[in-house]
Amino acid sequence: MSQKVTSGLTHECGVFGAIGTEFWPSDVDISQIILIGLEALQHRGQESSGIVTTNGTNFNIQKGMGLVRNIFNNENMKKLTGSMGIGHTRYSTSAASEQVNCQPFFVHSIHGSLAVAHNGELVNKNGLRKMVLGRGVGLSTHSDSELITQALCLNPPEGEINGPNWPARIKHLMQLSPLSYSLVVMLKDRIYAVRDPYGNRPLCLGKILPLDRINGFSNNCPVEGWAVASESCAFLTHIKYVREVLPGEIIEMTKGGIRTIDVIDRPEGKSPAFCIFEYVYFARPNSVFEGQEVYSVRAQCGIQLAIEKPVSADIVGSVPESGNAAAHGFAKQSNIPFGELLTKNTYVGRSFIQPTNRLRQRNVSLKFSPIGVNVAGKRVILIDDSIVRGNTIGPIIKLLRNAGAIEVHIRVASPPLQYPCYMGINIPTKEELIANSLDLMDLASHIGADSLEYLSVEGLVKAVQRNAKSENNKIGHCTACLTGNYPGGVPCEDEW
Ligand SMILES: O=P(O)(O)OC[C@H]1O[C@H](OP(=O)(O)OP(=O)(O)O)[C@H](O)[C@@H]1O
Ligand SMILES: NC(=O)CC[C@H](N)C(=O)O
Ligand code: SF4
Ligand SMILES: [Mg+2]
Repeated sequence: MSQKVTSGLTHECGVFGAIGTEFWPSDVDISQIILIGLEALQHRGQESSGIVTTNGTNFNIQKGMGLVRNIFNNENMKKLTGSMGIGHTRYSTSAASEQVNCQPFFVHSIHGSLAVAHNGELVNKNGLRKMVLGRGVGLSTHSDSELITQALCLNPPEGEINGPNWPARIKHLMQLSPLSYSLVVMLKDRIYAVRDPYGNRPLCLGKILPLDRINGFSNNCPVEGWAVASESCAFLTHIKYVREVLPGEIIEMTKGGIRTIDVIDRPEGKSPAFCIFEYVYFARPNSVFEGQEVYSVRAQCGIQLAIEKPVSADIVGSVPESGNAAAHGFAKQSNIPFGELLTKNTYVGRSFIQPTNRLRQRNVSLKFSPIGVNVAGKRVILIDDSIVRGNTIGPIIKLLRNAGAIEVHIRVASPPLQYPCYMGINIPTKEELIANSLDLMDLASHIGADSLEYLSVEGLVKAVQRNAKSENNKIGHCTACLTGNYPGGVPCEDEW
């Protein structure tokens, strides 16, 4: 066991849960639904993955290091039987990228077995760790997700008269630690879907429909089961998106259906704080948050960027993938044609979420090649969603110049990243963020750009909140890595 030593802006995890309703054993192929869901959430974590299923008595577990498709095969999938299950795809934040930290975590408690999958990071994990250890619990890793699992095994302060009170345990955890998590917690007969009171990490709910109803969905359509996922892009085949889990909401999913157990409040005066970087970079463009597709928000960021920081050129292109939508928006607003400037090797994964800088740099050089016909002799505007360490943009500018670009203007569809994230995205030190070591002019010349401009914080918030809706009309976003305003205050060194 070791603590995570590398740092840098990477990703988050993906969580998924599914349960068959009415009759158990369920006709729904639960483990396949989870597998497909995890593959669709692969962009949220590439390091390890796992599935736990149960038929109400035995729990079946399969976890491993690597991509989802490399861990699960026909053989081990056959063992993942059961009428419900949860899954996880991990990008490490709080403990090393090792087998021992793979999720879901699974433990036996006095009241039966418990499996937990977690996306996020507890801002007060050190304090909570001391508290849990102080209650006589042994922990086997540095993972804050194991800590959550063990904290759920503790009796709530009010005690339990008639057997375990899992909702009270979950509420107790939420009071002990308000940020940041989306959780799926599975017991032998139910799954709890839990989103932290700030709604910092995404989580949404879907209905599993009969296969013959895929095209003929109506609100009265019979339901074969329920699913929860970090992003709606994980609802493929016959799962219909229903809604987001509300900030602070605890949903209980059983074979009888679903019900909201409680919605836990934020501290007085605090607004919701959904991670704005989900829109900028993390999420798949077809996922829906707050009633809007991520793609449309990214395109709006590009429009806003063209309004704020116009420049004359012959062609607008993007750094694929997350920069694509903003580039289309920028091109449209500035009346300059969009063209592909780079082709991406699709066999190379996301660079930003690699666990070490060496891997991230290797990724970048393998990943992009210029498209000569769109670049040679042109003044190009290149749009990326973000600059973090600067690993990506500099080498790409060199590629474009070598391919004959006569001017390269960089426009970034988010503001400079200047502050660490303590909530599940690996932005740990100010020093690593290139916007903190070089000012705009110096950074432009460092990366070899003719000009470099960013979207403003106000412009980003405007693009995100323009069409955002929520069930309870409360909208609010975390912008801490851009502004230093942390939704739950700045955790002290000892706490984080
Ligand atoms: O400044 P840097 O430290 O290089 O990080 C920023 C880059 O990393 C991300 O891309 P990534 O390759 O992770 O994913 P993508 O293919 O979805 O854009 C992001 O979209 C930027 O391109
Ligand atoms: N990226 C995440 O959400 C990580 C979850 C958890 N903190 C871990 O490191 O496993
Ligand atoms: S600090 Fe940035 S990356 Fe972290 S939760 Fe807030 S907006 Fe997201
Ligand atoms: Mg990128």
